[in-house]
Amino acid sequence: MKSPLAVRTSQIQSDNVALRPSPSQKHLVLTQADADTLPFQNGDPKTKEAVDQFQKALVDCMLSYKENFDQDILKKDPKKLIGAILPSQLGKQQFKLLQLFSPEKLTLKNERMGLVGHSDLQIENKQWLLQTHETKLLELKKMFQDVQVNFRSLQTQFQDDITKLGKNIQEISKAALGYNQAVKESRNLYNMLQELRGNIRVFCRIRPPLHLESISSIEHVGNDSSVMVCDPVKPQSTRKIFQFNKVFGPTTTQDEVYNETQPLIRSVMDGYNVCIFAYGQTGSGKTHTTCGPSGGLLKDFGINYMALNDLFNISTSREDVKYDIRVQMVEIYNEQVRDLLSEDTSSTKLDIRTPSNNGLLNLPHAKICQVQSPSDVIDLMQLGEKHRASSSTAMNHRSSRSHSILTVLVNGKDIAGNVSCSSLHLVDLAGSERVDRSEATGERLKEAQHINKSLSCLGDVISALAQKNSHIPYRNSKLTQLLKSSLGGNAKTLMFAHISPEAESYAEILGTLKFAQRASTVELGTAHANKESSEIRELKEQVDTLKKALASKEFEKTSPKLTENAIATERTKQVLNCTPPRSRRLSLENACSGKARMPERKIPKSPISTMSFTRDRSITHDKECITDGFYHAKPHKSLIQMSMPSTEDPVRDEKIICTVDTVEFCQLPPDAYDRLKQSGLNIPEGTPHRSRNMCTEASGGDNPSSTAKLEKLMTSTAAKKGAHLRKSIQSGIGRLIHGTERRNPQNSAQGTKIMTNTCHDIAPPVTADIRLRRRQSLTGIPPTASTMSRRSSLGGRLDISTRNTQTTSACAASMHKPLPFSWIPWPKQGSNDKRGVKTPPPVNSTAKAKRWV
Ligand SMILES: Nc1ncnc2c1ncn2[C@@H]1O[C@H](COP(=O)(O)OP(=O)(O)OP(=O)(O)O)[C@@H](O)[C@H]1O
Repeated sequence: MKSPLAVRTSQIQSDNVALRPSPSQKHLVLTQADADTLPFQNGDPKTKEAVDQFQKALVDCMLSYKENFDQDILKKDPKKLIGAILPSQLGKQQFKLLQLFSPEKLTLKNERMGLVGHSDLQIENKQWLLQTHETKLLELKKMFQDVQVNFRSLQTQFQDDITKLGKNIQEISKAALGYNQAVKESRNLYNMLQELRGNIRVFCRIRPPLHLESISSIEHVGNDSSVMVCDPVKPQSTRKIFQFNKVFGPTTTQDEVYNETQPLIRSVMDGYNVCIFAYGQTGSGKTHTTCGPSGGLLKDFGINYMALNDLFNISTSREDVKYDIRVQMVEIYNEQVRDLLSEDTSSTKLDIRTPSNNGLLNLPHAKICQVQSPSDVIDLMQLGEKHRASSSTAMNHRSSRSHSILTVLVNGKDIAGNVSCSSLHLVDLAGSERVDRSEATGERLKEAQHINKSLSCLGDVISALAQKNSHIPYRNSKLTQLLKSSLGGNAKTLMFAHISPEAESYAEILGTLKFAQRASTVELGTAHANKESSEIRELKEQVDTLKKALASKEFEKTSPKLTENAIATERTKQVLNCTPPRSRRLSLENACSGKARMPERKIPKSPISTMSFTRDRSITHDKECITDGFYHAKPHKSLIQMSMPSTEDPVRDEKIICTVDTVEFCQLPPDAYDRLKQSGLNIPEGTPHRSRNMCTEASGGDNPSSTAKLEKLMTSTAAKKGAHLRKSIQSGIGRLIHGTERRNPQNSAQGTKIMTNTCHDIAPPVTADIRLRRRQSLTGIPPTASTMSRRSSLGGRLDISTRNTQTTSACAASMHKPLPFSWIPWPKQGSNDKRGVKTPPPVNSTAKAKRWV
């Protein structure tokens, strides 16, 4: 290297290595001079770095200026060299140097280096440092000012941003509020719509896979409450999407499920009847949802317990209402209803009765336990679960072998006297199972068959309801009989459709989902609360009392006329005796069809003639006569049947049967019809009097008890408020034949009651015909000639087309004598008179009837 600096550097290095510096080199060897004192020697890496950089800068500088340096300068006075290059080369490093070589250090250094006395150098250094400091200070000041300006502008900007952000947040929150409100409103509207339509709500719950490695059939669970399934065995097959009111994925907790169910359960406290039932294949998690994981309520409670707990919470929070909560728990095991709260379950087989008490209870003999707290509920549920039939199958180690129904009855009364009564049915159905998969044999097989049969009946009912069939086959199983009020009444109904995700259950998954989807289309009609205000109750009682009073007063007024009327009865009787029976009977038939034409003969005008009281043939044959418009008949336990041949409204062409113990026809006053009407019998105004037929099997002679009996008739009919006067004989008999049931359980219940009462004393001979016709319709074998001849001899010949418009009186007559074949109500062609599974429709009924006739 030609550069003297290089030479010097190498010298310095070699000297450092040799540790034998010559006196002439002593001033230059800064490193050596500072060896003891320099901070980096003490292990400060920053200082070391700064010194290194300084050395490097020095060397660089020397190298860059090497051409201009006089080589002698270096030899003569190396200090000058450093003094010359330092100010120009400090540049970037000066700051570090300043830190490293503070004035004190520099002085100290100079002293050490034997530079003391070199005052000019010191001054120079100090001046330089001062200048540097000043420059720095100025720079810093400028920087500070800049920073201040920047800071202020940033501050302003920040404030602007904050204001803007605030505004945005306000807008967003407004929008969010609006959105939430819109969502809430739409949900409310949707719920209202659902409520108005009374749809069965359906929630679907997917059980987590029991084995992690198993392939799932559930492809996707959407946020829009939809579930997509695919057959894993055939991945190319089309995906199927089902949508429900809610779909719970495998990770959903019991609480989440209950939160969605809670509003429905809470409405029980407002007087609504609610039914929640869990449906699904065996092992799909029904018991898990309803009772909890172990079925024994030990942990992770099911919705049954949570519901009851909630009911208690509400009852304590509503201080102005006093609630009475009672619990009933039954199971349907092998088509037998058993009480689960009774200690001896095997001996307590229960009968299902027509719902009484507002349709809430149809197992009157089942044990009902009053519960005061959730702990009472736990005790009862544990008892019920203990008694419930369950056993191990290949599909589920703790499979429920029965349908369990937990019924909670809630009666509330507030301080104003308003009362409400409602029921909550929590149903855990037994799971449908394929016996080949569940490997059921013996008793298990029998159970499985019963379970599958009752579930299939439930499916039939759901289908019939979904299709709005006129006939709903509730009677086909105990399960549907018990669920009747929930499926077809005024209840709010929720169904949990459970599915197992495993690939091998794909067929069952599809079955369950399809069933659930069909159930979701069932419209039950608006659910209404079973509430009655105290005023309404009082008013109802008042109306009843007034009606009774009015009826008795009216009767008192008319009783003096009875003697007078007796003469009129006698006269009418005589006239009737002269009339050929056949034509009279036909006239009755016509009257019922709304085209009433009295026979072309003059009957003495009597008050009774306006009522068209009519007797049937059997009465006529008794040689009883009508004088003065009244029959004189033998005392006889009888029926009074009033018909309303409604020509305008065929639907209202219903049976009207007032069941009264005994009424002597002869004692009915001429204005009895009007009074009956006033007293509550709802008789169409437009119907001519002569077409209204009152038929009675009357008794003769004046009977002193008749007044009381008539009063009884008046009061009983008034008390019944004419509620049952809208049923015609035809539809009644039709129902008797077809077993048709209406959706309104009260109607059907009443209908049954009436028929039972009616047939109590005299079994209607029509039963034989019905039985024969049923048998014929089932077997397809036409009746024998003898039967046919007997039948045709009993009744006259009548056109088939007129069968559905028979008079009530004709039907009423049929209750007392064998009904002519042609009088049996015949389903109209093309009518949608659907029959149940147990009563299939007759094949070619019209043709056969013609043949028979
Ligand atoms: N959501 C769930 N989370 C965790 N485990 C579940 C869930 N659902 C069901 N299981 C488990 O699956 C098994 C079967 O469930 P469960 O007994 O409730 O079925 P099931 O539908 O009532 O059957 P069955 O009709 O045969 O009585 C139980 O071991 C249960 O703990």
